[in-house]
Amino acid sequence: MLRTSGLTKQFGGLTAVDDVDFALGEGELCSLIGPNGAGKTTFFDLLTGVLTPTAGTIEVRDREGWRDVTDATPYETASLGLHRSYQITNVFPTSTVLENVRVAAQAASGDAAKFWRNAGAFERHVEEAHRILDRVGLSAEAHTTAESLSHGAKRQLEVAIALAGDPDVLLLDEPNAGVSSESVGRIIDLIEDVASDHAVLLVEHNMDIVMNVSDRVVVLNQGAVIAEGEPEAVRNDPTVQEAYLGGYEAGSLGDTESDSDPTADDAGADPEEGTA
Ligand SMILES: Nc1ncnc2c1ncn2[C@@H]1O[C@H](COP(=O)(O)OP(=O)(O)OP(=O)(O)O)[C@@H](O)[C@H]1O
Repeated sequence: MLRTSGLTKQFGGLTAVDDVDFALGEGELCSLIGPNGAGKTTFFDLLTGVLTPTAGTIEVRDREGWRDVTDATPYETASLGLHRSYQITNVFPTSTVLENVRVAAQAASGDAAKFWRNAGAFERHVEEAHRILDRVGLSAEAHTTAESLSHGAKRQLEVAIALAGDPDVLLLDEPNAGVSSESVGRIIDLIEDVASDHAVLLVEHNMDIVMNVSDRVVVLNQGAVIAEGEPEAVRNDPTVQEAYLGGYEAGSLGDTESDSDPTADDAGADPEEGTA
């Protein structure tokens, strides 16, 4: 569904992503892990056209075969079926949950331009939005404004908006960020559900989630892939343990408790987040 070859990104003298060959198969759920500064966000930014690579190629497969998206814009990669849930999204904070998802479904359908000439389109997109909210477990919050959602519900809304784009490949960007440890099970259920009919690439710091949901784990360190394989094998790999212990997150690999944000408050909106 997605592959990179020799993918490299340099910022001045720093190589943030270093010659990465990566492939995501149909129906696969692959997690990308690594210590802080390993290059995970830069890799996601390259895949989604937010950043342009210094070297290497990115290809996605659609019905007609492989397409080179190395220099594609975010809009072009999205229209080829590659969608990303952002840790901080462009959610409209004062709009309702339903409106946010309805607008995303409308934009993805291409109906926006002919919207006023197509009386049935609005109802169709509302129905689609309700179906997606049901799927991610947000039906009860459909008429709540996005800004008043809990942290966990905001992450669910981000996934809902990504689903509204009708993606083939879903890039999940820390879906557990800021979520209380009690809600981890809900996030695991959500990831497993969306992975049942999409290829998923997950960046997630919580090893409990990574070990639970992944078919395969790829480990980045200083921009390069240092290990990949099934979750247990990767967890026990001495090279991986060394990378974590030598990094900023000593002890975090497999220490599932310390991965939850101790300041997470799942009961209310995040006053510091600014947007939903
Ligand atoms: N725009 C930029 N300009 C210069 N350096 C950057 C830029 N973006 C990222 N970097 C550097 O590239 C390296 C990789 O950063 P990146 O954010 O991709 O890592 P990460 O694995 O996502 O980290 P974290 O887990 O902390 O989010 C870091 O050393 C970072 O400081």
